[in-house]
Amino acid sequence: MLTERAAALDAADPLAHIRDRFLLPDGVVYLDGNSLGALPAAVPAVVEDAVHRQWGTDLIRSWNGNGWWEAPLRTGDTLGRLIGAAPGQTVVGDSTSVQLFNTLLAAARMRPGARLLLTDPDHFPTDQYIADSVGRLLGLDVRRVPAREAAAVLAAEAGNVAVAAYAPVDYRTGELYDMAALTAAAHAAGALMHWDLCHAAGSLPVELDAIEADFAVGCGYKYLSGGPGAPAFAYVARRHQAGFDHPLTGWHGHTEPFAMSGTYAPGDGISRARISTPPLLSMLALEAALTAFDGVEMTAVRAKNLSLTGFFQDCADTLLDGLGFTMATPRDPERRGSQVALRHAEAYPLVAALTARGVIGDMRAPDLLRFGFNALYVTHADVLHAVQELHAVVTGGAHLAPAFQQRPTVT
Ligand SMILES: Cc1ncc(COP(=O)(O)O)c(C=O)c1O
Ligand SMILES: Nc1c(O)cccc1C(=O)C[C@H](N)C(=O)O
Repeated sequence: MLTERAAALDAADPLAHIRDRFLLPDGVVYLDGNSLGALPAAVPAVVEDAVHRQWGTDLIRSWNGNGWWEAPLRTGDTLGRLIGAAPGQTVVGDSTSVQLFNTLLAAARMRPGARLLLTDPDHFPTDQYIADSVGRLLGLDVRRVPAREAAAVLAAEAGNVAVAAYAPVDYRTGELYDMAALTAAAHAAGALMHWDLCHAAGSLPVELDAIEADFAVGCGYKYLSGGPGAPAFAYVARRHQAGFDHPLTGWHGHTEPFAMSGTYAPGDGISRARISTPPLLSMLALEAALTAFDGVEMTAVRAKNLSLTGFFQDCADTLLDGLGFTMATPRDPERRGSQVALRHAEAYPLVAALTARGVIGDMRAPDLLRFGFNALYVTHADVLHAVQELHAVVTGGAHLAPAFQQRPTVT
């Protein structure tokens, strides 16, 4: 029954052919693309060319001749299509944490009278640490308010909040929040809205311009599949660019970098959000990775992700019932991102045993098994196989083996 359903869903999948744009290892079901995306087939040749021809042969001439100088803004514009950003508002480079620090600090400085910075107690740790650091630097109180309560607190504190810094998708449970509603609530309270799109970019039709978001950041290595350590991105809405006072005034953001002036003068538009020499090999790998989205509409990605996550939940209901699991991810499609998390007391050994059987997910302490679904390369057959394997592990006790009991550094 589930087998037939998986086959029918895969047969009707309009994105099925996109899987060929990825190089996936045989015998592996990869459900951790919400942490490190799979390798797009276009990447190796581009990296090879970047190393041997552009670096090895063309050397310094590549800055002009191979478009290295423009890469952060060129790739930013390509990526912008996936997050609803018109060209000229997205820059690629550095890490998410660096981009977060810059944009959050710059945003907070745009509301000098306000005393509060709101963020989520369930936000990814780096976001909370950086919010605290920005709070210390600017003398703001950082208040942790869950996403679902943020609109009410914004209304109560109208005029007092500088920035609300949230993520549309909870990285642990995959719960999805209403970006448009929270952005509107922030604006109604006179605050700026800052989004971390790490778990949304490439998995959801984010509409930054349409919802009038102010600032956003996100990483290049999850659903965008830019590779380990891929550069991150920052979005600065056009209306804020002239007032964007970049805290990291690196020379690439200067209006005339090669004038070699001793005084900083910010460039025009999004170019002032550049920092300094980008990691070109990773940047070009990300640019190549984004070609996997060519001709793909984010609405189709969303529809397939909902189908995959919904099917996973159905499979779990049928095959894992009574085996100690509870569903941590909302069943309402409107409240679900592109991952499903299950709670189980033995989350780590279960994930380790599953990985040993070729089904790769991850866990988040203390008790969450996390499975991420990238519509570009995951099938419904993969989903069913993963849940069947989990059933086999938990009923057969494979996870009780000593090898699966000790957590490694990275889980
Ligand atoms: C929401 C969120 N923000 C930030 C990060 C990571 O930031 P960085 O790429 O700087 O390590 C992650 C994942 O690692 C994340 O899930
Ligand atoms: N960024 C990561 C890293 O440097 C090491 C290991 C995992 C990651 C991740 O991306 C984790 C991921 N952001 C999460 O949602 O937990």
